[in-house]
Amino acid sequence: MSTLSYRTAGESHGKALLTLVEGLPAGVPLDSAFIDNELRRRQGGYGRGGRQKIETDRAEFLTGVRLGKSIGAPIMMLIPNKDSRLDDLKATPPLHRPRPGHADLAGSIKWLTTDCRETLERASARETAARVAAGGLARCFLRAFGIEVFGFVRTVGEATAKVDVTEDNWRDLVAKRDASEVYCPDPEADAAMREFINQQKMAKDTAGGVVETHVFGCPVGIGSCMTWDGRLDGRIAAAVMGIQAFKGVEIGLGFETARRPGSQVHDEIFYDKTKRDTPGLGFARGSNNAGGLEGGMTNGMPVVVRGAMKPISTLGKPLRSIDLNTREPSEAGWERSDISAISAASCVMENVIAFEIARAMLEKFGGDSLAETKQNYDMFLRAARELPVSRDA
Ligand SMILES: Cc1cc2nc3c(=O)[nH]c(=O)nc-3n(C[C@H](O)[C@H](O)[C@H](O)COP(=O)(O)O)c2cc1C
Ligand SMILES: C=C(O[C@@H]1CC(C(=O)O)=C[C@@H](OP(=O)(O)O)[C@H]1O)C(=O)O
Repeated sequence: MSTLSYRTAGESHGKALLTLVEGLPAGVPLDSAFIDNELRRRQGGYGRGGRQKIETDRAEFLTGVRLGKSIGAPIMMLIPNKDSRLDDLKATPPLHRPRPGHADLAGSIKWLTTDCRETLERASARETAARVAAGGLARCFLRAFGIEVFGFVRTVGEATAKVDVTEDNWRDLVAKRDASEVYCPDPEADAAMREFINQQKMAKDTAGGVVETHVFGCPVGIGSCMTWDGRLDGRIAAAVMGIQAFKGVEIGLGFETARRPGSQVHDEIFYDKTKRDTPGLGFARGSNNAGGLEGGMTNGMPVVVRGAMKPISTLGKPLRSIDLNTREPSEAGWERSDISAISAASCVMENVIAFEIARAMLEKFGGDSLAETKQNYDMFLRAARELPVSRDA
């Protein structure tokens, strides 16, 4: 048995993107329509460039699936690129003038070339389509445990969504988010965000923002404090920081915890017998400043994560750079580009976090088939409910 993992391959203008997922148990019903809808959402959002009008992303399952369910074998998914032109030098000419903020300069030097194209093709966030496919697959697995993920855009420019996301209201917020072009469930903030992105477009500038993800329904105790790399908070942070253009990550109250005294940070513990049968086992908290994670383990509260995306680095009014061939000052190169990809980024963040949650679930509960994983999960919850007697029984 292997732990759940994934790899992606593919260049932005190559033939296709590929995602190889290993370690998914047999018997997971694969909801292709759901995965394709996530891919569609990733393509959307306000301020995106011309590429999204060309592509219609869909994941084709090449391996590991029979009659709509996983069979425990490696799963390969393929997302074709319509705008495939990597070997056409006219359509994708060399780029010698690195864009500040993109991978161009560091990558060209690293791979000993003055053509930034080879780096940018793989650095490009086109690759996030392959990650969303992996996350979508993970969510098909998580569904069997009632675990659901919700993400949205919290901040763009000075505009911040004024919404409190709770276990009770998040489904209503999905509808509001999906009705908004920026993927922000607060209509007033949404309008201000669009205005900010428009202003950047007019100024030939770009925008970033803050995105937020909530995970509902995690049982207490996935992740671990026993090893540094078993900590789920660290893994989530790595997954979020691994998204192109992300420069910061916060869990729960995040950086604000550092400013407050302990009494205003730590979430007091209560017990609600009526919730004994939920994955949180009835341990209610007065607040959720920990963002659902204590000791690198889920504590039964929703997992809450925020990510900071920097502005897109390809500017219509290019910044100063150096021509790598001549070493003379020059304007940075320009490529077709998004002005803002914050909405897409919120969808990507949801899905990379979902994958980490699924991985932690499988580490705790194991199982070669979904039925076995479920049995282990149910047994654990039963034992946890019966504490303090069950462990030594
Ligand atoms: C969904 C998404 C879309 C992006 N679109 C663009 C784009 O159109 N143009 C651009 O210059 N950067 C874009 N980026 C950011 C670059 O991919 C990223 O800045 C680059 O790979 C360098 O990596 P780094 O910013 O993590 O250092 C996008 C990022 C994401 C997440
Ligand atoms: C292709 C996607 O995003 C791309 C990410 C990207 C970058 O530099 O990261 C640059 C642009 O590439 P292109 O020149 O092909 O338009 C974006 O469109 C996508 O998200 O599907």
